Amino acid sequence: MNLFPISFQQNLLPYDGELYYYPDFIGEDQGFTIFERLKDEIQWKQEPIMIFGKKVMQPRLTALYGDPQIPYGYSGIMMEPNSWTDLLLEIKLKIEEVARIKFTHVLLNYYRDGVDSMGWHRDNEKELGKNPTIGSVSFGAVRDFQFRHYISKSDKLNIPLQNGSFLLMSGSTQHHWEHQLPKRKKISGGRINLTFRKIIG
Ligand SMILES: O=C(O)CCC(=O)C(=O)O
Ligand SMILES: [Fe+2]
Repeated sequence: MNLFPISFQQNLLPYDGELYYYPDFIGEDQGFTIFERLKDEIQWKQEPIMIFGKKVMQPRLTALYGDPQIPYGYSGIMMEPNSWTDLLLEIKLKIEEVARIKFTHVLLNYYRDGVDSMGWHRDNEKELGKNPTIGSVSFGAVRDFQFRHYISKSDKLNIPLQNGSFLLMSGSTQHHWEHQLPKRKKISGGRINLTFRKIIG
């Protein structure tokens, strides 16, 4: 496992934010095992979101786990967190060592196949504070994760997120860069992503 702190890692963004990628963070073998466990153990749901005032089903399954006293809302829906499981706590501890902050919640996304996706957005809800640190762990099928600069739109970055990898977004990234997980219709395998967040409350 790569436990080098942020300071030894190269920032992948050219300007206006920070992005660090640890491809071998958990490793392939353990990655697949964890994928299967999460698929079974997590209380997955397909939730609606509001887009331009309309209720639309999300093209993926989601779940929220975290400190139970703190509710968390995004895209017009409020989610009551489930209590931490042993496995989620184990992963949280691992990434807190690298991120050097304590997370309060994890938002989980299950992309059942390449048709499931997430559109362009920034993780800039008020509850996350001014410059949120977001720790993202990936299991299962490799999917492209893309960034584009919010103003220029032409500055772009594509990272195929490996099974068992860890991606850390921090600094002013959420002000200046949007990210998405586009459809990849030829991919039949599933992917589970965990984004750990700290709610300021
Ligand atoms: O699936 C991913 O890697 C990204 C998830 C994401 O951007 C989010 O949950 O806000
Ligand atoms: Fe996001």
